[in-house]
Amino acid sequence: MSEILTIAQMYEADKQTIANGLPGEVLMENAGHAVVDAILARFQPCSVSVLCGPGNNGGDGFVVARLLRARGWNVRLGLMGEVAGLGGDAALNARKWTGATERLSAALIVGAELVVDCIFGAGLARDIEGDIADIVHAVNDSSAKVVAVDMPSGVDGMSGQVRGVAIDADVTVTFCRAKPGHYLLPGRALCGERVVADIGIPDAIVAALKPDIYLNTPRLWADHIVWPGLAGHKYHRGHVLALGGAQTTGAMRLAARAARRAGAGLLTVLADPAALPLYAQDMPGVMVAPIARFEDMMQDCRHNGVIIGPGAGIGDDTRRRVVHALHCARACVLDADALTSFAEDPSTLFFAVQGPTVMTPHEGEFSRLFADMDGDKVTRARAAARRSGAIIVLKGADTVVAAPDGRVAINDIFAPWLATAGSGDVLAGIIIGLLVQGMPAFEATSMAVWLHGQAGHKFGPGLIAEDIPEALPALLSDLWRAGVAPDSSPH
Ligand SMILES: NC(=O)C1=CN([C@@H]2O[C@H](COP(=O)(O)OP(=O)(O)OC[C@H]3O[C@@H](n4cnc5c(N)ncnc54)[C@H](OP(=O)(O)O)[C@@H]3O)[C@@H](O)[C@H]2O)[C@@H](O)CC1
Ligand SMILES: Nc1ncnc2c1ncn2[C@@H]1O[C@H](COP(=O)(O)OP(=O)(O)O)[C@@H](O)[C@H]1O
Ligand SMILES: [K+]
Repeated sequence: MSEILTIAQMYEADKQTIANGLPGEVLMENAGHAVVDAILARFQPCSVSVLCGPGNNGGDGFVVARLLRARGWNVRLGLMGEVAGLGGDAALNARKWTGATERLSAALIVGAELVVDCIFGAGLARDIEGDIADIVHAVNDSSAKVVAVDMPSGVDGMSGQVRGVAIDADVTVTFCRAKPGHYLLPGRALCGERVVADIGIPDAIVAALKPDIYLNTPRLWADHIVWPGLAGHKYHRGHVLALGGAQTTGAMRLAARAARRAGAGLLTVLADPAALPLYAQDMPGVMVAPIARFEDMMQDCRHNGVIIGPGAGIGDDTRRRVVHALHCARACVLDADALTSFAEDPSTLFFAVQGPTVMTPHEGEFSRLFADMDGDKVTRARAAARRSGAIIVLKGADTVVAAPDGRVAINDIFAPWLATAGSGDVLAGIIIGLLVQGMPAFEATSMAVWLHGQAGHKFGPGLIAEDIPEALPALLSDLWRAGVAPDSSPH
């Protein structure tokens, strides 16, 4: 599992490992070796400036400087403050450093081909200001390559936010497990390439801390995928009711296609009778019915999932239908207008949640429903999931999925091509398509976000929303062939 540790969990893992008998000095030595390994794998010997802060991040810098110098590299080291001010393992490694310890200043950057940033890591406690801010600017303005140790200095390890100013690194080497700030923007962009190095902290210690933030990869949900069985029929794969708009039909057409590509067995679009031909002509495989039949159709429990929002229109009709769908405790995906319709009265929406429910707000929709929440994306999505009882997908380039039980998955796929109209409608469709097949909500939603991201990443430039559902068969086939399906033999 790709766990992500909070900064507090990281310190705890560190403490317990030391209590278990592995000295902090060894952990720091291992950290320095890991950084040097990453440097040796990427750079030829060159002029290096190691920038050290007053804590253990700086201590790592003394190890890196010593190891590179022992290999014959030309190393300068600058320290913020005095050697006498260092404590613990940092002080110990400062004593082992036989080169000159210069004052940390922008002069160290002049002539450096590689900068190793060990100013602040996990212990960044406030905004960077004054002389240190000037040095950060000098590094960013220089042509030197930059390897950051643990976090680029200035990036908050929990939120990925910049505290004042931050180093813009080419490579960031962190230890044991990544932290949220390595995946949340802008931290993710400032890290450059990310390397997670083992420094000897046992997996059992990490597991005992019960991390509940994960990188969104197939390892998180592949075991929960529901594949069709040998003798399955379409009703085993679920029946989606898609509440389409009367005027804006494109949004639900995109969502419907995505739900079917994701594997939903049947899908009926319910809409104003005047709009039904548009839905029917677009997709021969969908059924259509007048929206007036919605409540009646919900009596049939084979209709096990509802998607509402894309193109729905904001107002009473949408609100009433959302509340009815939620009261029936079927799988529900609420997107776009289904969320905005509750901007004045979000608690009515939250009170109605019963069954597996997924809400897919972008930042604007999120702030309408959860106006009082601030903080980083993980904190806000998690609090929103707790309050609403729904899975929350807080969309963006670093989409976060949060469950009411506290689990969080962060997406880390480069897919800026997804920033195109209709892309969110497709995502909502993929989610309902997976939910009606019986996949648990957090896993289904995380998988949908991953599929959506992969589709964007693989298609690349030129992508329009219509392309995303068409990319699903290849992605699903890869997952299926990866051996998750025990019944996959052709016989
Ligand atoms: N965990 C592990 O397993 C291992 C961790 N290791 C390494 O330890 C690092 C964590 O070390 P750390 O706790 O000493 O914190 P660190 O980032 O050096 O900074 C603290 C110092 O900075 C100061 N300071 C903070 N913000 C400031 C600002 N804006 N402006 C000015 N000053 C500021 C702060 O001052 P104070 O707040 O006390 O006044 C304090 O002096 C971690 O990132 C990793 O590299 C490895 O050795 C291997 C094992
Ligand atoms: N820069 C980006 N990188 C990756 N994904 C992105 C980026 N920008 C937007 N997306 C994704 O595209 C989708 C856009 O959804 P949304 O804002 O609802 O648009 P629409 O309403 O037009 O469908 C979301 O899933 C979002 O995560
Ligand atoms: K750093």
